[in-house]
Amino acid sequence: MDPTAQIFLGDGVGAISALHNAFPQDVSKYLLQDCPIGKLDRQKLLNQKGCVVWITGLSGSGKSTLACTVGRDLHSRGKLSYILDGDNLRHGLNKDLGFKAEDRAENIRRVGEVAKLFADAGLICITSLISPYRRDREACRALFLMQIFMNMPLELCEARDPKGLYKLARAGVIKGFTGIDDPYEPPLDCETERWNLPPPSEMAGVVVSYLEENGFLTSNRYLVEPGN
Ligand SMILES: Nc1ncnc2c1ncn2[C@@H]1O[C@H](COP(=O)(O)OS(=O)(=O)O)[C@@H](OP(=O)(O)O)[C@H]1O
Ligand SMILES: Nc1ncnc2c1ncn2[C@@H]1O[C@H](COP(=O)(O)OP(=O)(O)O)[C@@H](O)[C@H]1O
Repeated sequence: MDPTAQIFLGDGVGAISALHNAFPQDVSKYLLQDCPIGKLDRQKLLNQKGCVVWITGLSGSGKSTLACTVGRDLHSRGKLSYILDGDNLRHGLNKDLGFKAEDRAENIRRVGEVAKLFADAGLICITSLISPYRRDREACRALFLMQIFMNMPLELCEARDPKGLYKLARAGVIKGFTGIDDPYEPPLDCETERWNLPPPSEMAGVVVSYLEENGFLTSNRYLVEPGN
């Protein structure tokens, strides 16, 4: 039996016991629990399509502001979204992670997995993480309906410095701060043009229009979705 095959529980006891005989230790890796209510049913209920909008950029570039503005616009149109914000997740799900390269990689991996679940639930999931390394973003790129790069110059982000972190990084109190002594690798393929500092409402308008034009604000149009 192909060890990479995924078997839906309920598909047949015979297949499962054959698999168990072949791979007694890790049989659970190949099993998926099936459920009669699926993504399409949930999307119909919500009259929208689940997807992931991934926002990346330096600290202070406006990721959270854009995520909240998009979330508010969608809410006012009766569409359900949820924001996964790096800062917030680091208080719970990711509180064991720091800012070393391997911790950032694990952060992006976990958030990618959670975003996938939210999209499967039928929600428009908006992530707001620095996600500075191309390799980590690429690992979950197939999931993203949109990748948005907050292409703001470091000088501007540093001048904003709403949390005083750049000042601490320049003083050497915080080590490995993105843009100062840790790299940010800009994405090469985004669904948005280079932003030239438009107000958040204008950027959010572009995002919501993209969702609308691609049929994600309704459930009743056939689409090939990312990740499927
Ligand atoms: N060393 C270092 N480098 C970058 N950022 C730092 C660092 N230390 C703390 N912070 C704060 O953590 C927020 C970024 O968390 P993320 O989970 O988005 O980072 S990452 O994607 O894993 O790189 C980031 O939030 P934002 O300013 O909203 O981007 C900072 O508040
Ligand atoms: N388009 C914008 N124009 C002007 N100021 C902005 C804009 N977007 C965000 N800001 C301001 O910049 C600061 C950083 O924004 P924030 O959304 O917290 O960035 P990030 O989440 O990338 O760290 C905040 O004080 C916010 O009010």
